[in-house]
Amino acid sequence: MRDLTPDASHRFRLLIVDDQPINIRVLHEALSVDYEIFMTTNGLQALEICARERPDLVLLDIEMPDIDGIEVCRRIKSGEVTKNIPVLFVTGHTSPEQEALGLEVGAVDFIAKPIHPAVVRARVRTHLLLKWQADLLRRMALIDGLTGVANRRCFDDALDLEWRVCSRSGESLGLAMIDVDYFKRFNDQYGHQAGDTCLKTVAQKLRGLLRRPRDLIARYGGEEFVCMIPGASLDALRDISEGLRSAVESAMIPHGGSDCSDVVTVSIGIAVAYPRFGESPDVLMQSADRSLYAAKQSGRNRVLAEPSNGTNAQKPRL
Ligand SMILES: Nc1nc2c(ncn2[C@@H]2O[C@H](COP(=O)(O)OP(=O)(O)OP(=O)(O)O)[C@@H](O)[C@H]2O)c(=O)[nH]1
Repeated sequence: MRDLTPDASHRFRLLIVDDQPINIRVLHEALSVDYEIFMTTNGLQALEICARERPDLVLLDIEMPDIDGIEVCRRIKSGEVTKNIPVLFVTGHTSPEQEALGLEVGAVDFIAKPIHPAVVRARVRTHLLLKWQADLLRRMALIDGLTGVANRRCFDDALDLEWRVCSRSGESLGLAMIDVDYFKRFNDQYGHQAGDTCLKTVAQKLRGLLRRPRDLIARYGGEEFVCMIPGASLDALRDISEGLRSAVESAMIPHGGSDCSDVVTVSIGIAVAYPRFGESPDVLMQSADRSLYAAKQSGRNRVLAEPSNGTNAQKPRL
């Protein structure tokens, strides 16, 4: 069972927001030994820091001159990249109405001013632990347990997202479907556990070759992986895929049951679409899948694109 507490070296980052510098100083004194602290007296700047630095928790004053704490919290909670940051209000006015409003806009807790350092430290510790565990769960839900690369759910979400992004930007979207050759025979000959180890090595080799933040390798199922490369032309995708194929081959995992090599190899089917002109992510997946089938049929351990893909993908119709 995985340990559900962060290790001691993990340094959490907090943002303190209060229009009175003296209040910031008091909180800073209470917390700076244990945490890295960002500070601001201004609500708009607080939003910028949240988006840029992604702190683990925000300690937020309610009454501030430009935009008040309630509005800052509302915007943190509605921002795609900031919505999971817990907000703790630190305020001198805790009427039940205000508390209800604060919780309604997404705050996790209230601390009354004047603050008591030991109470602040205890509450902050509790909420940081909860945030850390929630982050862990979110990560685990998107990662394949065996190989550590993205899982199919993560890939499906990323494909939908990139399809929309590329549709707006006019970029192409490249997909490579990757399948281990004669993997059933590998399991039969070396055992299921050796098969698992083989899949882990293949995943590591594939992941090691990706260079850009938007590139993604995922385990699509069984012994099948998928690689997504936004912005790739068919030629670029062919080069990248050839690199993936060669990386697996050069891992030199013996495979006595393979008819195409002495070592474990992969077949790769590639396809490129221009989402601005293309039909749907499903059509792109089907095209990559047909390419994979062709790669298997024509001898395995190779990269192939179905002929029609090359024509369409390189010349989008306007
Ligand atoms: N060890 C292990 N084996 C798996 C896992 N997931 C799927 N497999 C096995 O992968 C094998 C896939 O076999 P097939 O789909 O017949 O394909 P193949 O033997 O690779 O043949 P080709 O794809 O035609 O080259 C099956 O025997 C599955 O049991 C896994 O997580 N671990």
